[in-house]
Amino acid sequence: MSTLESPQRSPARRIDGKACAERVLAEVAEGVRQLASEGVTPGLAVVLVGEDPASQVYVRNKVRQAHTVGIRSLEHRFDADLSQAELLALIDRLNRDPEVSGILVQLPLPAHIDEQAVIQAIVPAKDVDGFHCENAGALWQGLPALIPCTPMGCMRLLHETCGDLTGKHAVVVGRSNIVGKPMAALLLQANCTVTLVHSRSRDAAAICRQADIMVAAVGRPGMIDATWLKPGAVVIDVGINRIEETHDGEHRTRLVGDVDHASAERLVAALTPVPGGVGPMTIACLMHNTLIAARTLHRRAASLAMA
Ligand SMILES: Nc1nc(=O)c2c([nH]1)NC[C@@H]1CN(c3ccc(C(=O)N[C@@H](CCC(=O)O)C(=O)O)cc3)C=[N+]21
Repeated sequence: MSTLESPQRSPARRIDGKACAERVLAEVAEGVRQLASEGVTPGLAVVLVGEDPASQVYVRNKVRQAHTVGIRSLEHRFDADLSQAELLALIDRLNRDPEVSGILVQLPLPAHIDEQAVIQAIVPAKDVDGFHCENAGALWQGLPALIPCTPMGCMRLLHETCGDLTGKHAVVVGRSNIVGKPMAALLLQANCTVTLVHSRSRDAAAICRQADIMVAAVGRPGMIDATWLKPGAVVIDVGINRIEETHDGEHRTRLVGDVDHASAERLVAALTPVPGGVGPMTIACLMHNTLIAARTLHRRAASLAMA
């Protein structure tokens, strides 16, 4: 490669999400052991409606990880024709079940079910996704809250990569309630200057080129290439896109992020891979949230018993 084509930069550091997730899971396992000594076992209820094959894989992974850290997990699977009323009745039961510390309803739900109605029906104390508006509001106000797992995982990766984030310009691409918005709140709390870029932004690439920290969460395979990035930036790729490919006459699906890694790699300081980046962190943080929820519910019950 000639020096004319690319600046003299060593290739980007690959941020190892799998290794970081293992560290988070080890901490959670320790926390679960401590709680067990007080007679409490955290329980995670995972609700899956319909047959989406990708969702099946995630749910299986979540259940497996839960068991490895000592969390009891209860799977509730239904056909896609489950009614909203039936789902809300289940949520109501799980809300009141003392064995259940966390409730995760796998999204997306079938079109006939109102996702917001279901999310807001979960008691905030068991909302381990952090999607309930009470948790979302508490996060923006800096109050104790259950924090969405993917943004929490991204923050952990950023802190391990950069240390203190104070004063850095962080650009989040994507404004979903699940990733973009809570990500912006967490970066703000970490003293970054935060910009949210989205599909209606003017000069999106030019704004992104100012980012010391770039978080890509748009769901468009390879959209963010080197022309969107500042040399030396730290890049978190949240995208998990399954693309169909024909390779040597063989048809298969491949997992790619929102960042064009071949192009970005030569320019940036550090980059999360897909797979093996944010994905494993999301699951590890779900276990963290389940532990936190179990501990909070237990403390609350104990102090009520004292009163
Ligand atoms: N209520 C709810 N909460 C969620 O957190 C939630 C959801 N619904 N719906 C679907 C998305 C997606 N999601 C992933 C988690 C881990 C990986 C993951 O571990 N990915 C592996 C690869 C897995 C593979 O090969 O497919 C990786 O990136 O290394 C991926 C995707 C959680 N989601």
